[in-house]
Amino acid sequence: MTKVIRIGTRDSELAMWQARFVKNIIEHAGYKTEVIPLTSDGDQNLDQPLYEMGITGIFTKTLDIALLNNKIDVAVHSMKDVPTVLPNNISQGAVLHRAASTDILVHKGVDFLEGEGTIATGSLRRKAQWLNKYPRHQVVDLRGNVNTRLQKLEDSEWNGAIFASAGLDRINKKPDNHIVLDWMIPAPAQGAIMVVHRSDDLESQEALSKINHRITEVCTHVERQFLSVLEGGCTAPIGALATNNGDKLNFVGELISLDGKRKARIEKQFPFALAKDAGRICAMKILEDGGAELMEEIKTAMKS
Ligand SMILES: NCc1[nH]cc(CCC(=O)O)c1CC(=O)O
Repeated sequence: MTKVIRIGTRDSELAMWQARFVKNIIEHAGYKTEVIPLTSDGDQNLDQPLYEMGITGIFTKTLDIALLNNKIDVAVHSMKDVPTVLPNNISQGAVLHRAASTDILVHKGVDFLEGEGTIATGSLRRKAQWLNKYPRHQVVDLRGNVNTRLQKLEDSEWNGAIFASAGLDRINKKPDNHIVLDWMIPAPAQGAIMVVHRSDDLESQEALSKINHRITEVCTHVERQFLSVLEGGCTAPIGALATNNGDKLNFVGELISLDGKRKARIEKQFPFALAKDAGRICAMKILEDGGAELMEEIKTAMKS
């Protein structure tokens, strides 16, 4: 008899939804599973912007520890929250078919867009891209899980706040009053769910290999490789999206100054079969084309 696979998750509504989703798919592949919710430090630590805490894996730390202590067998993460370098003895086992990768603006009316207004987000990437497109707007900080952020928006005077479309879809809380920000380049791996396991746990590894979605795995690999070459340990505003189109892979990546005033962008197509190094190639190209100076500027601005 095979063991029951213990699926570890954070206990936010979104994380629980994702864990149950993974549970269903693994059980469909013929395994027994159990969901184990764990309280996460990430959601509790709200008195400082995430990017100022300088911590890698703030959302993943609790599950990493539980996995390495053999309290759980696999851990389910929003892939965009997973640092590009995994901890020792933890391996990527599966990436699920990606849902929407887009960002959306939940708003109280869109008349402000062409004039002045205030929107809220805790993400440097969203802030920088927003200010680049709407230089007359103010962007204020907003943190907390998806439910908290929706509530804070409602209780505020802000015109809107930015969310990942997939997150609101999953917990069935996407308000009618939203617009899709199709011009905004998402965070690397946004909308994708990653499942990790202890590297030496071959049984879990095999189970996860059966639920992996190859195209999403390849696209998110390209996006995360682009990020890892550029960021060099700092949480800079970087957007990246790879999409599959027949035997091609389309990539768009962007690096943008904190105030939104300067950006470096790359758009490039690769044969899908050559995706392995595509992220690195695009990162090197953007660095050559003025991205290196911009990256220095961003790093300096983040220190001050
Ligand atoms: N940083 C928090 C986070 N991590 C994953 C999602 C949503 C789901 C996803 O992007 O895969 C969210 C919420 C948001 O960005 O609005």
